[in-house]
Amino acid sequence: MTRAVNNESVQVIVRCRPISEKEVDAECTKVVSVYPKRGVIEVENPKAKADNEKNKIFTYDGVYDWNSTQQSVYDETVRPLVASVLEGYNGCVFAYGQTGTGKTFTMEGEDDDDNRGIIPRAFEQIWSHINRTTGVEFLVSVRYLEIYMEEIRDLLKAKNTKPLELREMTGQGVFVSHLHSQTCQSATDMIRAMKIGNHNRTTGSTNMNEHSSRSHAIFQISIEMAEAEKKSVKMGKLNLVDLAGSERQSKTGATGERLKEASKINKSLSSLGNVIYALAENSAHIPYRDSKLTRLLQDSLGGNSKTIMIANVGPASMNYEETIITLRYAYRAKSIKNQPIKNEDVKDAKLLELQQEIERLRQLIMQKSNGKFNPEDLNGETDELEAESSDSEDDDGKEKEKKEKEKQLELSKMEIDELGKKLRSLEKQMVHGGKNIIDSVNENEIRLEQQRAEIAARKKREIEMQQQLELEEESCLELKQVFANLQQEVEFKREKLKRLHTKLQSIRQEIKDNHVEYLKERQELADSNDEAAMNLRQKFLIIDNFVPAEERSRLINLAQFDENTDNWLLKKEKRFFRPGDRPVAHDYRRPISDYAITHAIPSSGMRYRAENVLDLKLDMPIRTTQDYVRPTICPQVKAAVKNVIKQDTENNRIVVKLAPHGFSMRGISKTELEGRYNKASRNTIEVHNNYRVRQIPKSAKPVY
Ligand SMILES: Nc1ncnc2c1ncn2[C@@H]1O[C@H](COP(=O)(O)OP(=O)(O)OP(=O)(O)O)[C@@H](O)[C@H]1O
Repeated sequence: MTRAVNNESVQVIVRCRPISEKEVDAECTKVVSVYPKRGVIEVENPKAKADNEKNKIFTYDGVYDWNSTQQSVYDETVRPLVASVLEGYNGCVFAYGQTGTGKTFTMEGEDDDDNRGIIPRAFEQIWSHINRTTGVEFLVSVRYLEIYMEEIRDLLKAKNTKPLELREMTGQGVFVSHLHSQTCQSATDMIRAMKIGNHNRTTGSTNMNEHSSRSHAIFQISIEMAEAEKKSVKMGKLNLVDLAGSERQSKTGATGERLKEASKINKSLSSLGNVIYALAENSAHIPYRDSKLTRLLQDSLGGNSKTIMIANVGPASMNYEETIITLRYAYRAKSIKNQPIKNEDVKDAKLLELQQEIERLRQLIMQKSNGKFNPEDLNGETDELEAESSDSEDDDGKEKEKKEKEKQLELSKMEIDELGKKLRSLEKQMVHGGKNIIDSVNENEIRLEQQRAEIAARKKREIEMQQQLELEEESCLELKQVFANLQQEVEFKREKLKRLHTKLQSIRQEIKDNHVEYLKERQELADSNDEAAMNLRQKFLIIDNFVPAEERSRLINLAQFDENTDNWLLKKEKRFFRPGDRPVAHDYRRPISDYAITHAIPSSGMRYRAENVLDLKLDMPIRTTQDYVRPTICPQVKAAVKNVIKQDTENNRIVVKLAPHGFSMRGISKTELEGRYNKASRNTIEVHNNYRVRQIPKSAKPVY
């Protein structure tokens, strides 16, 4: 399936929507300037602390301002991508940006012809290609899904409310299991599927707008193509993605449970950010597995796909910060490299299966009708079979046999009709390219499309050249300049220095901003890391103290990681019964009722070995170590202790006062003690009337 691999960067386009009435009413200013010819966006900080603070400048593969039309965005950016999909490449277009910046407007658009978005325009391009391509059979199917709170929902099946799971298979990559796939025979079929999906997306949610802002919608188109003379099938897949609003949840003022929920909603988006960051930095590990969205878009980011990211921004001052975040995010995505490969000779193509099944049915019909019917002409009319058979049966004596034959004939007629119906329904799923060539395409239309592609390519080249020119201008300027005198040279150098200084300042500012951003993100990560570590410690504490060692090792043996569900699962334990073992009921070693368990435990304080400790509530101690109060030492005892240990600092000796009455120490007399110490140590031991004196080395510190 693999052919020549060419590295191709993710194409990044920025589109700025018109200022809204709400923003005008709030007296917001326009802080975004768009330069489509140079692919440049300039943003002015409305809260600039210093007058000389430089505007931020970003360069992309293409930029579109508030006057841009849906047609120009499509023709110049998406049309070439869809053309590649029709050649057998994978393609992906995703819209990213803050809520209300025009992602849905760009992707879906509005109902009127001029404002149709990328998705319906892609349908039109696909079908206009199919209708004019002769000698090719197509199988086109669509799927529509949404990811909300890390759960995947099928948007083409309203009743299917159960979240779907992701699966991974070699050769097929990551896919959603049990996701409904609908075959389409026209652009109208696709529009219908899109509308059904959009309807299902919003039903059931209390706040329609809020729901669509917080969920990611992915419309998948798969096109299988089989050329008549070739026995192989090629396949192009197109993912059209409308992402959730990218604003930071901490900024929405959500706290507590609401913030938790919000962070779950945005998990996919922040994972997408991490994946883009890791790809841009050429990291060894790309965290695709962190979320459902990144797993599904794995091919589109750094994999086998041609990808376009459309970053949507608003022009108003009130959104300055979010606009900058989106622009930085988009800028980073520019350095992602993909390796698109044409999917040729696809072995598991549905189209192949379909063709084989159609061929099998045709053969079967021919066999059953003894070659009387050409499956191509079969229209549910099998009377011919009956007429012929009635002519051949005239004999009165063979009445019974005739009836039997008629019955059989009737049966085969029904069977052939049934097969014919099945055949027609299968054939319906496939589309023969070039069918409507006369009605749908004329020379003008083809020429128009070619011209559009040429204009788009020329515009792209122009932007690239303009950017290149600007880069080279700086280095060439010096060479071009003819210096009349030294003064002029100084002037020129000063000018250049000034320009470079401005550039340096803007870069410095950018580095500073990035650093602040980085610190903020690092802090957030550290916080969540601490929380996770604390949770882990807590869990380990519970395991160490409350789960018996054998139970722990049993669980470790049973636990296994399921790649598909991205979760740990417990295998079913095999139980071995030896003869004479008592039967096990309800997982307890001996049958006891729930009543007995609940009532026996608190009174006796006993716990059964078979009880599942993980289900039990933790008995917290009444007192913790923090509640510990040091005992107050009786002043007499304190004084006595002080009296017993005395340091003779001058002589560097410690004087130990023995018990006041007598010199016996555990039954040893004074003389005996004296002798024993003298022998045992090199230190001098003097035992006075009621003092034992032990000389200590000079280096030693006194210990009380
Ligand atoms: N380029 C544009 N030209 C004209 N109107 C636009 C443009 N972009 C967006 N709008 C208008 O701005 C409003 C918000 O756009 P839209 O709903 O597409 O935003 P969104 O980013 O998809 O928001 P959400 O994240 O909530 O889905 C809509 O009324 C839309 O018609």
